[in-house]
Amino acid sequence: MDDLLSKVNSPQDLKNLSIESLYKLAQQIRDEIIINLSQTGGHLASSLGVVELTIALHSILDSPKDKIIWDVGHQAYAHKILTGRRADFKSLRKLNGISGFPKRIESVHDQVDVGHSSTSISSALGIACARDIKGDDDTIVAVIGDGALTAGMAFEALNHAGHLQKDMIVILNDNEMSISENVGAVSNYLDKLRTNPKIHRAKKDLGHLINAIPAIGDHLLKTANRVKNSLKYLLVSGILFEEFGFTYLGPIDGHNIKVLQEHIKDAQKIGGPVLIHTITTKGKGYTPAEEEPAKFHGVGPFNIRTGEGKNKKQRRTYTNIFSQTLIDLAKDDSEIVAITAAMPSGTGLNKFAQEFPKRFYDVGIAEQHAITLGAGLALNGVKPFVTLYSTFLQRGYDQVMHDVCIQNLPVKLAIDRAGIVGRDGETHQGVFDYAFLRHLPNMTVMAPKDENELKAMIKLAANYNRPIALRYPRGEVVGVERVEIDDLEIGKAEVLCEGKDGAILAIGSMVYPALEVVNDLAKEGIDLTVVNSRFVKPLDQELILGLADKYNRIFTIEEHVLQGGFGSAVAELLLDNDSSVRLTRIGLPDKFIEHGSSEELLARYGLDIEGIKKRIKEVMQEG
Ligand SMILES: Cc1ncc(C[n+]2csc(CCOP(=O)(O)OP(=O)(O)O)c2C)c(N)n1
Ligand SMILES: CC(=O)[C@@H](O)[C@H](O)COP(=O)(O)O
Ligand SMILES: [Mg+2]
Repeated sequence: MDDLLSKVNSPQDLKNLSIESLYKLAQQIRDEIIINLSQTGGHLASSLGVVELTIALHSILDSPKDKIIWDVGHQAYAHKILTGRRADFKSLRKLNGISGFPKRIESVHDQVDVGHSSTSISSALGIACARDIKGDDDTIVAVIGDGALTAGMAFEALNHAGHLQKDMIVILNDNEMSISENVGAVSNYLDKLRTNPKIHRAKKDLGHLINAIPAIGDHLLKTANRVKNSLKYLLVSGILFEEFGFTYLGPIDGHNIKVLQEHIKDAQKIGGPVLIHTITTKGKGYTPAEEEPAKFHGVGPFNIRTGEGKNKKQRRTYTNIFSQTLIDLAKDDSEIVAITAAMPSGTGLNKFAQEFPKRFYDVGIAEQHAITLGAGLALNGVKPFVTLYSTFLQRGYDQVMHDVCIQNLPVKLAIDRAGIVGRDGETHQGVFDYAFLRHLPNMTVMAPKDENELKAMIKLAANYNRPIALRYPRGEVVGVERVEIDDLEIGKAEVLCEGKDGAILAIGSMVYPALEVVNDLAKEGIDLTVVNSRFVKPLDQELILGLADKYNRIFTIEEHVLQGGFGSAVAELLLDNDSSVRLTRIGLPDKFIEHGSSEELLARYGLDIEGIKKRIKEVMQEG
């Protein structure tokens, strides 16, 4: 087959290709994505679903003058390939390689840095407003999925865009899937639009109408198109997007390049805010992904023929332990309920949902609502575990403060993917939660060192009558003998070993590395105490101040930014008590942490064994 892919190095190269060639190109892009991701892993199914849409957009628009804004950005692999990054694709999500998401520093064709969902319409509207202020004429397009459309933020933007009536295009990529099946009234509504026979009839009638209209001048065309579209929806009342002030076009086949091209051109002509509803298949063109789009949403390296992951080892993850422990507790406690915001499998709550369907809520991509829903449940006497990734909990800061903490409600925040998450990079590292939770009055914040402690903390949280948060990392638990912990007490730390030269206060994932470091340093004559701090708030003040009296050096270690984190909490305590102990805080610097494997990133930022050892030795040798 003609190797089109090597001839396409920028969107301009698409302009002269025939429709047949564009379809061939689509096939070659799919193969390229599948072959590469079978080695690197990444977001496969979403990217396969928008190959034709990406080609259609780049063949009609003039990027980067015209601007395409990808929501979440996990589906932008075809866009990356078409915008000159094919050669770099092998380095996808690797340390120093290209990002899995659009990044402005990577390409002039990446208009916005993304990773969190439902921001595209707001960004596009802002860019459109700026265009009008400057007197430019670029076409601005937001591409948003049906999952991303479940978030309040997307509706806030639709509301405003409909009001402002700026020229902009929203492409709704409807594949009936979020990561798992899409949920909620919006999803049901899209289902109705997809299947409404009246719309399909009206579209046909409109086709005849358009053809019957004689040729008219350009200045009249916009108005005529608007009138025609309004006419169409007189036949089908109550199209939500029309009520919001958008012209609604669709639903159309999102794998038909010609139809897509025509609709994009139509939307440009119509003017004002236009929403094109495209129907696509998540995982399109790769049977295993089409059959199991949730499994192929995000994958590690896999065997292309079978679709099986290459790493078949069953892992005991923090997520699995959390999920099983919550199920075990819920069997004996009918007041326990669980909430996820569109991440049932990522948080392990899919298993809870199977056991207790009536005590489980998937709210869609709606973290803010998830938290306040939890507050409502707590107000009426049940025990909600609001289970979110650390990075997505950031969305709900005010809800934690206003709806949970001020009212001192027993909402339990189960914070998964806390710390470095690895390949998703800057937007997804969960390294800010201690800082934005520990300053909230009434809040308790804890982090387990291993699976035994995780279980004990879940039990503690279930029975605690005030706001409480526990954060645990992505990935495998530390292999330990399984024992029941019965001495877990709010605000009490655990001394793991005692030395004479100083003390390390470690928290969560950094406790075992601290122990390993101390064992190594003992061989070099440095003898340190190790404390498993367990709580960031409240701190074990008595213990810490006692250590500060006893030693002249204290170290804190955390998988979190130093600014406002655990070490900062210890520093405040020492300062407030006029301590003269020398405190060294070890953690992540004041920067957004890039993508790479977790091990590589921990090493890069001095949080691996060697890095921690080096830092401690430097300080100890300073005398
Ligand atoms: C605020 C936020 N919450 C959760 C996620 C995790 N997440 C990434 S993609 C996705 C599903 C998006 O579904 P959709 O927009 O329909 O895109 P599709 O993958 O179906 O193409 C979710 C929940 C996120 N990126 N941002
Ligand atoms: C794009 C996105 O936000 C999710 O797909 C995320 O990448 C999932 O992360 P995990 O792989 O840690 O579940
Ligand atoms: Mg979707």
